[in-house]
Amino acid sequence: MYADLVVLAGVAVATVIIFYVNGFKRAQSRLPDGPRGVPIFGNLFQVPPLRPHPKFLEWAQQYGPAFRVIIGQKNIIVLNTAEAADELLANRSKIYSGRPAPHVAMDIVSDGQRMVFLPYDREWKVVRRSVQGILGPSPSRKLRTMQELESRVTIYDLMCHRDQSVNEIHIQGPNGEVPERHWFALIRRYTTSVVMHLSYGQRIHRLLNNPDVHKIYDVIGNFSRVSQPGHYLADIFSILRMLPDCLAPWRSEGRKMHDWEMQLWGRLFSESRVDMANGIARTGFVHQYLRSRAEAGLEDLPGNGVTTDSPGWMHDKMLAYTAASMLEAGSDTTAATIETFVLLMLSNQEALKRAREEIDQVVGTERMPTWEDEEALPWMVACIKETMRRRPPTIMGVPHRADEDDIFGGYFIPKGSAVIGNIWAIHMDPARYPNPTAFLPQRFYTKGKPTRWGSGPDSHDRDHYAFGWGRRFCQGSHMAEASLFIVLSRLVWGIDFEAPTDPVSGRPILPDANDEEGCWSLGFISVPKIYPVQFKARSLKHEELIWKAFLDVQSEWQTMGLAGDER
Ligand code: HEM
Repeated sequence: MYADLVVLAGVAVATVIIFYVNGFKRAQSRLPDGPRGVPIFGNLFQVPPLRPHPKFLEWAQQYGPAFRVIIGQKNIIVLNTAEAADELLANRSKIYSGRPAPHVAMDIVSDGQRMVFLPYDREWKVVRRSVQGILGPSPSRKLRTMQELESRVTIYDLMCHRDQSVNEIHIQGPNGEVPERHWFALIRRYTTSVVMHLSYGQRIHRLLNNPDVHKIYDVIGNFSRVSQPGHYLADIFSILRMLPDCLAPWRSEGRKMHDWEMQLWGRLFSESRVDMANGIARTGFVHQYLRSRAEAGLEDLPGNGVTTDSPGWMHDKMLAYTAASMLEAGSDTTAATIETFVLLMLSNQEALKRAREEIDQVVGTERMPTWEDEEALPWMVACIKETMRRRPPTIMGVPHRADEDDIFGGYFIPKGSAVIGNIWAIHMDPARYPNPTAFLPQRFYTKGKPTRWGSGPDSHDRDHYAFGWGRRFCQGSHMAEASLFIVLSRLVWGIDFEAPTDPVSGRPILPDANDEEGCWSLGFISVPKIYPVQFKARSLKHEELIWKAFLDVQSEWQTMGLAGDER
């Protein structure tokens, strides 16, 4: 009894001390400095919502490792060095793994089901665990069969495309829409087909008149617009959410967008359910999940969220949105990286020449590169890494959220703040990457040694930050790296790609990667604007091999019960 009292008193004293010490520290600390804003709206009007990174880089250079901006009532802490971002988002990931979800985009447009904006809670853990079962380091190797076959189709498509993108006039849509006959569309077909097969066991087999591909990119474009901070005042001022429908136009607009999205995500999901009911076996995440769920006695599970039992199962809408999240997260990001690689290699002919020489020496002309060649192609891998460092597709990452009050470097970070790992500022930091605007694959290259990807969430083993941090680290990184390697090594191996030449100056016509507005589209994902390139097989031998690989793949599709390519 006496001993219990002593322990209790000890705990009480310790609690009081911790309370006072923390309170004292908090009182000593202040929020990070940042640009002065205006009353009520804070810094809202100083940040272009669809191209925030140049302004954030400027502020990073002015304020150092961390600065604060305020949008309405919301605190945003921006971390600008690898050390600051690693410390908070990776080492303290227990606190920093939530998301500051935009109200309209998440609660209304996504009906609270989009994985990328789920808070750090049990629901997210159930979803993340299920996805890990197909995208984790070991299960993602099974996806390589499809990546290998689809990459043969893409190389064939590029070879046949020749100078179509140079000779025809192509106009990009106002929201980054890509014309179907432009070479960007061939890359989009590849990345979308691979994630469509992953989610629903189907391919994108047509190049032209392909409504699903258009709709997926329209949904991605729309979502990235409506989720930008400040897009809706109701995101910034929560009090507005109490207004009745007649005074809250964003609500009906958001509901309409939800219905419009569900015409795609709901239809794909229903088709899977119908096939299952008819006993048609399909591969793909959704079908496999529905089968396992039925075996657990939960065949019908309409509605949102996850079940409360252990281990927890996704209801139908959460499942449809999880499949959608993979389609969204995996299509444009990977396509943008491929398109950026071509641009940067054409702008750095020395790097391209060296990649070709390496591939010719290791692979020769009797076969295409495979993943077994990866270790022997360190320059090629370094070029891919440097592409992601020089122009990371999700250029400002996805914001995390501080789920508790915290102190960092003498600064107070209040609970509820959005915390952004400023990937762009980190990649442009000359202390970490000397001469940061130059394309220098040698940063990642050691002669005679394989270049490891080494881009996992471990903060001690990072090459670049394009895949984010900590517990929210991109789940598709293994799949993305495998796609990038197989498509790009085959492209360099088999195809001569060149920019057209200006008849007057004789110089190649290529956008300048340093010209922010001239070269890059607006939006959450940084994609080059369309630019013309001509493609042709490097030799007759390469051409024959590419043709044969394409023809062989058609019989593979038949054996697998998948649609053949329509050209
Ligand atoms: C080059 C390609 C890609 C890039 C640059 C990329 C980048 C990112 C980034 C920056 C995040 C947020 C990380 C954070 O919060 O710190 C993310 C999240 C995510 N990515 Fe990727 N990604 C790529 C490809 C893919 C692919 C192919 C898939 C799957 C098919 C995928 C699935 C996901 C998922 C599911 C999340 C959400 C994780 C969560 O919120 O818990 N990504 N990605």
